[in-house]
Amino acid sequence: MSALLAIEDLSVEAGGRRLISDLSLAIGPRERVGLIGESGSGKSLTALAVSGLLPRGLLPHGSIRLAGREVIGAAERELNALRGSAVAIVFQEPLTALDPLMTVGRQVAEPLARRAKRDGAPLRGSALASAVLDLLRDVALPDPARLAHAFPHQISGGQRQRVAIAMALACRPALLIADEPTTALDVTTQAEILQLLDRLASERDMALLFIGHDLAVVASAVDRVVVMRQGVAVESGPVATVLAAPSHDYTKGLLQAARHFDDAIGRRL
Ligand SMILES: Nc1ncnc2c1ncn2[C@@H]1O[C@H](COP(=O)(O)OP(=O)(O)OP(=O)(O)O)[C@@H](O)[C@H]1O
Repeated sequence: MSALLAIEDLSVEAGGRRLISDLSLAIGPRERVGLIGESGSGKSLTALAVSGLLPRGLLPHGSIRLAGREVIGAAERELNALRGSAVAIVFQEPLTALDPLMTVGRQVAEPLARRAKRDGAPLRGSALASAVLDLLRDVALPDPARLAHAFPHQISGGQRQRVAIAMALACRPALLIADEPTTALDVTTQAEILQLLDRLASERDMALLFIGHDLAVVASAVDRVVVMRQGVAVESGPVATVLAAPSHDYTKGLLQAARHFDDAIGRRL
């Protein structure tokens, strides 16, 4: 099976400081992989590097092949095409993705229309409006017709994250990167968003790179995990194996911390 995403010996440097070192990671079509680590371990930078969105001044080395195309060194035009079809990201804070001055419907319509145009079957007028409502329904938003006319500040945090997910899905990515998509939400809403991502990934044959620091949350969403510490992948393997028999002390520490937390709130890992 050829990889949808193949990261090989990725390093990211800023001013001579190495933020990611020699990271290799492959994701096949429809595969679900979790990237775990504490704050500052390099998870978000990995996601940004994969989508060609690293901030200015951060220099990537190595290779990132996405749907067979090299991302590192690619021209902006090529990256835009990849972001429109191969990969989309959902961020921790949905407001990052949403324009506060635009209705939910218009924001979802834009990527839908772009993707349709690229596919040679442009969507306009009532066909576009009905595609927007279908997508809002697909992410289980209540009363899509009313919600399409709302502005981001008029809906809840969980609903905003569903809208951000709808926007990401609008370009029908082969790989969805979810960068701590539930961290800013309450526990019940977290569980609902996880179930939603799980359903959408299955229904749409999408691969998932799920990023998080909470081992219990990540483990429930993926088949395989990669554990990162200070920019280095220290351990990787099937979820069950890593949870049952972590080989690295850092992973053992993460597991222990998660168990203490779960015991405190009555949840079991
Ligand atoms: N624009 C930047 N310039 C310089 N250093 C940066 C920049 N962005 C991130 N870093 C550094 O890179 C390292 C990795 O950051 P990254 O955001 O990938 O961590 P993370 O694991 O996603 O953390 P969190 O869980 O808090 O989001 C950190 O040490 C961070 O300070």
